[in-house]
This record gives sequence, structure tokens and C-alpha cells, in this order.
Amino acid sequence: MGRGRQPGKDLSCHADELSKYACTRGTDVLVRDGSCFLRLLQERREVPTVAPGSTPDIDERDTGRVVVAVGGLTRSGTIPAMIEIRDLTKTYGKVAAVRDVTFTAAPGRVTGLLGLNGSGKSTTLRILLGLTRPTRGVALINGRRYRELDHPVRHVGAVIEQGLSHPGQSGYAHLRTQALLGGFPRERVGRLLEYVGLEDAATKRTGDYSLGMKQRLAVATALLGEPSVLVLDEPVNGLDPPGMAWLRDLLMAHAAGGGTVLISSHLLAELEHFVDDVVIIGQGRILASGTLAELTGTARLRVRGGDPERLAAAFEHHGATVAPDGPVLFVSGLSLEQVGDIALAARVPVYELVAEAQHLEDIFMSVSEAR
Ligand SMILES: Nc1ncnc2c1ncn2[C@@H]1O[C@H](COP(=O)(O)OP(=O)(O)OP(=O)(O)O)[C@@H](O)[C@H]1O
Repeated sequence: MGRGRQPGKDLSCHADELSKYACTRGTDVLVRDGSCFLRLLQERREVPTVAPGSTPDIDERDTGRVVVAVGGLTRSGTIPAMIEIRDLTKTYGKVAAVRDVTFTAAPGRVTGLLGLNGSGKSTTLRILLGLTRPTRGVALINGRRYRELDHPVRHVGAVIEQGLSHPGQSGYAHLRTQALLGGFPRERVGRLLEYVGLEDAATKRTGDYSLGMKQRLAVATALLGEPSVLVLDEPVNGLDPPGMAWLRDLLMAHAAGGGTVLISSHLLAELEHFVDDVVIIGQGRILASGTLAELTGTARLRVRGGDPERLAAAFEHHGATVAPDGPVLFVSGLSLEQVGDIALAARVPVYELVAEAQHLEDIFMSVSEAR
């Protein structure tokens, strides 16, 4: 939805679009006659095509505030929680842990912040959660810093480190204490322990929990306030395959229900199974970002021919990027037809020509090497 959008035009934009739009402008969204509209936004469904007789109106004022009007009553509300990281920089002495990092994590989607150890993931998430002060830039949840949120644990659930529970306490006692501190009903404790699969270990000391069980307890703690935003730093560490599948299903369900999930990991192959959006970070900088489909959708071509060196030179001459792997060349930037034609013109026989979808690890390697 851009500046050119005229009042009175069809309002059938997607909630995502509106959220992103409002977030990048740092605005609230004001919804008039919006009970249905707002509910739909919160549920992350499509904004309704407006009923006959009502006039949709999207108006953008100089303040940057977005006004969405469908006639009748005026109602204001915030859009479902959007995370916005803008121009974030954190330096420790001469070390820049993160530098000019900008990205968003949208409601209804799982966003993966992916990078190697030491790339700046934890620093970014810690700033988002108000645990570390940025040198420059902002990290916002629904346009506000974490500390500015009313009752932040009701908005944001965080899994950032293990060992937050006392090792002598049982899982139940830990969660009960957290519920008391947060003012959440006691009934949630049992339900959550069941939800994360710890009901049989509820009375066991958390000091005797496996790494995977500690992760489950951390997730239960994060869910106590029924937050719409989940922020998880390396939560898949220590999880076995069933644990991994459990977490994947839980996070996907959270996003499907309209929640916002931001998860960091260095395990690119694992995350590829369930992230919608990807932010790749390396040495504190964003190396690539986009939807998973955008990043992995561009096929590279696997080419095996009679004279790999000559073929590679011919492809590069036509602007392709070529990564040799023994007798095989991985070619980006050319179509299958172009590869066939170039090989023919170079008089090199081709024995194998396959379009391969890329994996996140391939993308990661290529963007890291390009730097
Ligand atoms: N408190 C600190 N003091 C000094 N340097 C720090 C501090 N915190 C982080 N760093 C440095 O900032 C860089 C990024 O660290 P960060 O922990 O954010 O990376 P990460 O991607 O989360 O890595 P890991 O997966 O290993 O936790 C590293 O070089 C790290 O040594």
C-alpha cells in the first residue's frame, strides 16, 4: 500500500501489508468502524472486502499516521505485534557486535535470525528485550521499546538462556513462582506443563532436567503471559529430533494464530523446515533477508560437461557466477536454455544439466563469500 493509494478504493489489502507499512513508518493504525476489521487484522486474516454501501477510506496524513476508515464509528487500535529493528548498532570497545542492522518480523510469520556463532544474534535479541542498551538505532515491538510496553510479559515471551530456574526447584514450582510474579492464574501452570510435554516431570528438580527439558520449561515460562510475540535465542540447541518437531509445531501454530515469532539459530538446515522469513547475519551485519521462498527459490544449475574449465569460463563470460565442485559446476544467473546454448557455442558436450533449489546453507555460503 503506497502513497498513491486513494481514498475510496478497495480495501482488500492483506494484514501483513498494512502491518509492514505502518511499522516501517513507525505509525499506529487508526481503524474507524473497525471492530470486524481490527479483529481480522489481529487474527491475521485478509482485511475484508468492504460491504456494499460502506466506503473504505485510506488516508495518509503528514504525521505518517495511517487512517483506515470504513464509515461510521471511529475506533483506534494497534496492529498485531510487529517487531522492527532499525539501524541497530552495538559496539563493545572496538568490537561491533551488530552494525546497522535493520529488519522486521511480522505477525503471523516465523522469522529466523540466522548466523554463525558470534555473528550478533544474541546481541540483537537482548537489545530487543531491553537487556542491552544499543549504541545506536532502535528495536521496537509495536512501535515501542520493550521497556515502554505496559506489562511487557503479556506482549512478549522470551527464551534467551537456560538455567533461569533454581536447580533445586521442580518444574512446577518454577512455573508457579513465575506465574505469581507475573500475576497469571495458577491454572495456567498445569496446562502449560502439559502443553510443553513436561507433565510427567513436573515434580522433578530442574537441576536434573536434560537440556531439552530445560528448553521446554523455558518455552512454558515464555508462554505464561499468553504473549503474541515470542523471541527465542537458539532454542533448538539440545533438542532431540522429537523435541525439534515439537518446537517447530508449537512455533508454527503460534504464528498461524496471528502471533509473531522471532527465532535465532546457527542451525540453518533445521530452521529451513519452518521459517517463513529469513534474516542472515554475519559479523554483525545483515547479509541477506527475504522470505524463505525468495531466498531459496532461485534455482542454481548443476552442470557436468566435457571440459569444466572451458565451460566455466564461457558461463562467466556471459555474466554467470560459477562454483566448481570437482567435475560439476554450480551456475547461477543463467537459464537452462542459456547454459545449453553457451555450451554448444563453446563446443563442449554437456552430460548433466539440472536445476536445483538452493538450501539456506548454500545461500549462507554464497552471501558470506561475497563479502
Ligand atoms: N558483553 C559483551 N562484551 C564484549 N563483547 C561482546 C559482548 N557480547 C557480545 N560480544 C561480542 O559481540 C559479538 C557478537 O556476539 P553475539 O553473542 O551477539 O553473537 P551470536 O550470534 O549470538 O553468537 P552465539 O551463537 O555464539 O551466542 C561477538 O564477537 C561477541 O564476542
